[in-house]
Amino acid sequence: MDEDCKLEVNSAYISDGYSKEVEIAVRAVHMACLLCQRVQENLLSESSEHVHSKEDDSPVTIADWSVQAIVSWVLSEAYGSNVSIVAEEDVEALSNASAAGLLEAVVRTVNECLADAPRFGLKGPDTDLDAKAVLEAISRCSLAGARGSKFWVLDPVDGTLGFVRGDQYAIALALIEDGEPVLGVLGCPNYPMKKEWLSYQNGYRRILSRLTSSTSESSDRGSVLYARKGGGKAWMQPLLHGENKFVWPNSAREIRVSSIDNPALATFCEPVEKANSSHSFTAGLAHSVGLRNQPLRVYSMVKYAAIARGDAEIYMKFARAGYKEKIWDHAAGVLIIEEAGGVVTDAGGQPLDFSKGEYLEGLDRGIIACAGAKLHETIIGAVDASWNSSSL
Ligand SMILES: Nc1ncnc2c1ncn2[C@@H]1O[C@H](COP(=O)(O)OS(=O)(=O)O)[C@@H](OP(=O)(O)O)[C@H]1O
Ligand SMILES: [Mg+2]
Ligand SMILES: [Mg+2]
Ligand SMILES: [Mg+2]
Repeated sequence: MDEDCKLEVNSAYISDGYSKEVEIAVRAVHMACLLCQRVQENLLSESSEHVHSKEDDSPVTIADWSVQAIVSWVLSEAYGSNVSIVAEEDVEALSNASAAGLLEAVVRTVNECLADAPRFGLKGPDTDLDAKAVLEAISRCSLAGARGSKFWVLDPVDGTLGFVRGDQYAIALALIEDGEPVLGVLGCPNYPMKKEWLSYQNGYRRILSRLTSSTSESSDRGSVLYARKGGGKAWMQPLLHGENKFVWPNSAREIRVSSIDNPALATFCEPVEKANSSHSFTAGLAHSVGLRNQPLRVYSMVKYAAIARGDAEIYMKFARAGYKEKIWDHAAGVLIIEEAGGVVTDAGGQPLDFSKGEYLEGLDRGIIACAGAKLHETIIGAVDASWNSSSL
């Protein structure tokens, strides 16, 4: 049967808890995906000057700030300007006089995106936001909010490196309540509904050109995944696109983790950059448990999406000693995998702790997400067995 035939209209919205939050968050992420697709296309075609380096040398682009502004604006329209949002970006680099051109580009991008709000069933602003309003929306997302009992957490563009390289990236929005993610939405603008698009080796640029050259293929370009806590279900929607082609409400299909529990058949994902996770440690570990497939190295939380969708079975990340993982890099993905039937813990088998501020405090060694409990136990055991002889 064609996959599209299995779509169910809006099933996840019918459920009780957090239904308003799900509606708003999913729509905001769809809008953000559209924004990012436009900016990424421009970046690739113009080799734009709008990629900047932060203090830690990591990249930030007009898409990161613009997505943070629009999600913040949409959430504060829905929940009032006191809504608590914790997000990655700040306005420092945008606020000084030398950044006038950059700020102008962000304001233009934000207004272009908000003008599309009605297509997603949301009300946009009556008049365009000015620079002050955009800066306010971005800076409303303060890290201090991460200690409250209920707050949103946003990574406007996760995998910015993948984004600027024309590859995979994600938009991640979660709601944390009493230290636990209760709602997660992952926008994956370059991860289509059909699995085969993930199995690339030489970057995404080549695939993008294939997609844009064919109308039928270009209709399946990205996806948005979401789940709410306790539902035992996770969902995926196709990205809506095209000038007049889309109509809200969108349809959703239930997703489920893979049933493979034999390491010899399993595929594991890990970050692309060695600097973000030790490839040599995971290679040794993969060998020791009998993983035969090559690792799937993918930028961003698309790795969490791949596990939740059943396209891969294991995700491992072992950052260098001293690096502290941030809550926005994991919250949405963890909940979506759990609700799709998977298991996510640190390497000591403990759940990730979202209650201690902007970092995952107390994280034991690394993060391990698996499609099922059996694989998870195997990997945890293998980490213990090989940790002391590793140089991590
Ligand atoms: N040194 C180091 N170690 C581990 N992790 C780090 C490190 N530096 C940054 N980050 C965070 O990693 C986020 C990107 O993770 P990825 O899994 O996408 O990595 S990779 O780009 O595929 O290598 C990335 O998220 P974004 O900044 O949103 O792209 C960072 O929050
Ligand atoms: Mg990130
Ligand atoms: Mg980011
Ligand atoms: Mg970043």
